[in-house]
Amino acid sequence: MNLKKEAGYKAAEYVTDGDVLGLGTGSTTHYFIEAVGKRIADEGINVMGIPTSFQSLLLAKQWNIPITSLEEYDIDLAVDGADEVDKNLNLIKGGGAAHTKEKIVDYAAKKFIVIVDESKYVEEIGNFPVPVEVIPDASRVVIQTLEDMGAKCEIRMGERKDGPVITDNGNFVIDAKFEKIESPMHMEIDLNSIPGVVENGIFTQMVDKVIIGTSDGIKEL
Ligand SMILES: O=C(CO)[C@H](O)[C@H](O)COP(=O)(O)O
Repeated sequence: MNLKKEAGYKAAEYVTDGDVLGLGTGSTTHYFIEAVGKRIADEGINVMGIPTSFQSLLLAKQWNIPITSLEEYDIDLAVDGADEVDKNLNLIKGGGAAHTKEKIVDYAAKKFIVIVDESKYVEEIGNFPVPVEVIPDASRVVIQTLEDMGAKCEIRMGERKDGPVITDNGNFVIDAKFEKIESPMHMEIDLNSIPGVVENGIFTQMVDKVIIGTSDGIKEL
C-alpha cells in the first residue's frame, strides 16, 4: 500500500468546486496534485492552484490545474506534506527546501490540511533537523548564533550539484539539529528573529487537519 498516495488522494476529497488551492511541495503532495488533476478531468471541477515551489508549479501544469497567485486570490484550502507532525499538530517542514513559500501559502489559507504517511507522526517534533533558510552572506554568523542556541548545524549540500542547495528564492538552507525543542512556538519565533534568517521550518498554530496514511487505513487528527 502506498501510504503517501492514500493520504494525498484522501485530501483531494476535501476540494470543492470553485476552490483556490495552496499546492504544497514534495512526494506526498505530488499525489494530492495528481488527484486534483484527475477530478478536473473526470468531474470538470473548476479550481485554481497557487504553487509553493517550482516543482509544484510544473506538476500543476502537467495536470492542467490553472495557476494563480496570492496577488490575485485568497486561498480556500492549502494541502501540504511535512517531515514531522506531533500530537499538538506542530510541524517540521522544509525537507525539500521549500518551507518559506510553503509557510506563506499555508498560513494564508482559510483551511490547512497536512498529509503524511505514518512514519512522520512523532510524539514531539525535533528529531528531524530544523531547516533554516538564510541569506547566503549571513550563513556563517547565523550558524554561530544557532550553535550558541545549542544546535549542531550543516549547510545543506546539493546531491547532484557541487556546493550548497539554492532555494527557489536564491538562498541557502542550514539544517539545525537541537537536542530538544522545548517549545516549538517559541523556537519558531526565536529562529526568525536572527538577522539573515528568511524563514524556518517549524510550523505551529496553523494546522486544521492532519491526514495520516497508515497500514490500518486513513487516520485524521
Ligand atoms: O516541507 C516540504 C518541502 O519543503 C515537504 O512537504 C516535506 O519535506 C515532506 O516531503 P515528502 O512528502 O516528500 O515526504
